[in-house]
Amino acid sequence: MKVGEEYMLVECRDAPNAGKGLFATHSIPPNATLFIIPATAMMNSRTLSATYPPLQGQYLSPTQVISLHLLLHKPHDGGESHDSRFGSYISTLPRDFDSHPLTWSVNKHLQTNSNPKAQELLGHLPPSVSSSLQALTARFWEDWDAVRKYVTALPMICDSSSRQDIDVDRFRLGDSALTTDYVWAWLNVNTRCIYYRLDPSVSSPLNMTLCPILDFANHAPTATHIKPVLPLDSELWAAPTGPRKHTKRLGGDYAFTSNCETTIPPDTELFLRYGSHPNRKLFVEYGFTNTWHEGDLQRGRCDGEVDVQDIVEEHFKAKGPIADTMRRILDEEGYWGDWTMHASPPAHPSYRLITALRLLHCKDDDVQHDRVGHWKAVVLGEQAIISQEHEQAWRNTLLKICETLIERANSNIVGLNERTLRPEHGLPDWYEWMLGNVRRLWLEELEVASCVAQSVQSGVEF
Ligand SMILES: C[S@@+](CC[C@H](N)C(=O)[O-])C[C@H]1O[C@@H](n2cnc3c(N)ncnc32)[C@H](O)[C@@H]1O
Repeated sequence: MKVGEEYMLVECRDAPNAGKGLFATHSIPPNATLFIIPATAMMNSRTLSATYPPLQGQYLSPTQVISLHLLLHKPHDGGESHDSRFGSYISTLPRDFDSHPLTWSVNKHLQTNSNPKAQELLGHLPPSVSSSLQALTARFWEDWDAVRKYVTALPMICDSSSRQDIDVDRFRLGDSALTTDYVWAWLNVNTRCIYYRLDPSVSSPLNMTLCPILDFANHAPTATHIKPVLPLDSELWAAPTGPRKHTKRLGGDYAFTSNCETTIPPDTELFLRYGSHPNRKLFVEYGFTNTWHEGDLQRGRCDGEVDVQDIVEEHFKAKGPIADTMRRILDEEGYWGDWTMHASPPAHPSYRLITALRLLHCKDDDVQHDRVGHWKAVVLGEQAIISQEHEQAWRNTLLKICETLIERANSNIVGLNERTLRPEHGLPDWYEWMLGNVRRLWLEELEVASCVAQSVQSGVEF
């Protein structure tokens, strides 16, 4: 297999405002194979399974086992990792995640290592971003608890560590320094793992891996230059007759080809589209947001999305005791939460949000006595609307939601701008950049809400 540098069409270089990135070293013709990563060079639940045996029949999850391995072989300060197997790969990973919101959130909990500027930014996140960050933080603590219990029960795992400062007591106690190291390990997994077929079931949570070289690719919202070549189902299963049996290609070498129809010139940065994620998810999971310019969202040049859960919940609460019944109905029908608004023309609320607002404006007495058949008929598409008055009522509430968002975004943008105008000494080097990301999250709220308000006022039918 040709995996040497001379066969590679890409290399890692500094990328402006994004750490490292993957760049073309030569002209790359359409569909060319960019590089192939051998199965044994990837870190995943299969390549680590021999080192981390199951505990009471239960393996650690892929995130837990990969992050535990990184933790046990974390390089010391500016040095190299001493892991005999994956050390040279681990040494290429980012050395810190100080700018990542999960680091700020865990540090707040630990009440240590807290950078005051990080804590300040944490207090200025839009509510939907804060709640996504809380959910991510909860996932982090769950994994850390599971890893600590695992190592405490199997102390010989510590013997495999290439670090001098690892012992089982540190896992038992979960000291702050080890927890901080685990944040580093966990964030490497969360920001760098990709889909990789290890299990016959396409949607199995086992299907993920850390993959050298590919993991230098930064995200672009529109184009993806890189196409992972997953073995086709027909190649995975050799079962013309008899029971299905998978071949050894499951979990095989991983090839990446150019996804471009034209030749890529040398020195071009190659991007990988991580998914069609809204900015709040990119910010919370990966620590950055897509850049866009004023008016881009309104013109549909890029997606603008706002989650309005907290404001809509306030509207339900304001209904008094009937709110609980409304929530139960929405839960039963699968429409509670995940309420969003979008700037793509014509700017609009999501169908889920419309459905919730329609119930909010049903008569309390009808809700109380389970007489919401007309609302259900609209949900099922059997009837277009409940009545013209009812439509007007929820549209008015939608307008109020937009006004709340606009007011809140404006005051936060003013607050953040004041911070920029008061330059301070000794700021962390990532501060300005993350301040820009947080400002962009608020600007998105402002622009989406303004566009949706315009749609409501001009009578757009959703
Ligand atoms: C898979 S890694 C990509 C390589 C990474 N830039 C590095 O230096 O190793 C994902 C991380 O890269 C950064 N990143 C990716 N795409 C970005 C973008 N479009 N803008 C800014 N940062 C980006 C984020 O920090 C993200 O968590």
